Amino acid sequence: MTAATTTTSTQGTPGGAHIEIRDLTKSFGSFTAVDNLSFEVQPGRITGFLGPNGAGKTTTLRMLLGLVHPTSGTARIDGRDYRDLDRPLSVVGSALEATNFHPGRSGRDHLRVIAAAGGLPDSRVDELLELTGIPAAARKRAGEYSMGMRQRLGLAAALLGDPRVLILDEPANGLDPEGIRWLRGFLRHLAGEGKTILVSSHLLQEVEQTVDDVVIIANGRLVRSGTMAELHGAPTTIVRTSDNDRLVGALRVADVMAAPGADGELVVETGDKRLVGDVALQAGVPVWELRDRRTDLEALFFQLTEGTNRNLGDGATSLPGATQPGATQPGATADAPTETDAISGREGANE
Ligand SMILES: Nc1ncnc2c1ncn2[C@@H]1O[C@H](COP(=O)(O)OP(=O)(O)OP(=O)(O)O)[C@@H](O)[C@H]1O
Repeated sequence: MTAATTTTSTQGTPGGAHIEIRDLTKSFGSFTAVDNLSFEVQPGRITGFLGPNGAGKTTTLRMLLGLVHPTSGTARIDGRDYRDLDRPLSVVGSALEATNFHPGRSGRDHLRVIAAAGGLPDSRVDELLELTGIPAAARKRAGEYSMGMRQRLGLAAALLGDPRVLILDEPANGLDPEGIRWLRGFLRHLAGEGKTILVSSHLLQEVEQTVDDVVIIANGRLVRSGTMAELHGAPTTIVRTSDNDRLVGALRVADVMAAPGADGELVVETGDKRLVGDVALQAGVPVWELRDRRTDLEALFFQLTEGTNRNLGDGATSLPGATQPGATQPGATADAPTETDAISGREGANE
């Protein structure tokens, strides 16, 4: 696959730009949408920004893009607030919504308007239409686009200025399996160029094959961050045998710990299946099953964020030990004063 080439920026370190969220809080009246949130996003990596509906992902991204003023804290790209970036198009590209295209305007014309505003040539538009796989649709009116095509057009718009940072809100929404696979490869290529990529999703499973790092929030607060490998935990092996005690003893001699798991299986604290098989053979214990133990990411995500979907209103419950100062109680959304985006007229921003 070909992809946009990276130009050298005049700001920060060439090629790489960090995102830094520090003690970020956003309150709408007495409702705390984002609550003292801190995390970093590294260049050359794809970071999944995860949380259930209403967790505060979009509000955080909008603060990062200067569309919403933080109540306190900072959200910086390459060490600066968005409004202080000299040439924002070349530093950060974003696709926050896949629906806000003028329905009567073609995809190509939509991109040409953005390109003209940023002083970019029309050739860049055609390049991006090609890269995002929608050149044929370019002359169609955006109102006739499928959700998947709108996602690709949004991505093309975000990449017009060849930014070093890419911020995408739920980019896999509306994509079919082939589209999701394409997106994965495309983002991987861009990360390989050194771009800093932040992708929000409300499903860990949806992005588990795409992202390197994760930041998980619930009720506007950080509940977990780290690499995908850390989230998966230390590798372990499941083994089934006729004589667990004998195998546990033999493994202990080999300095490998094992403990009984569910349904008579043994959980062995190593990912080295060959070692487990060899030890079992030497101990004369038949092996009936030998496999990696995979972390159930869906269960883990649910455990971390259980009952915190604030969009559901009454009935949702807070995380244990994560009560929200400032009256961020379940169901508070219904009473939260709504601020309207002065630019777009849409709810969800206040600047
Ligand atoms: N302008 C606003 N005025 C009042 N409340 C708001 C405003 N914008 C967002 N909220 C509330 O803040 C909470 C966080 O919303 P946000 O859109 O950031 O969540 P999200 O994690 O992106 O959710 P989703 O996955 O559903 O998009 C929600 O309860 C939402 O209703």
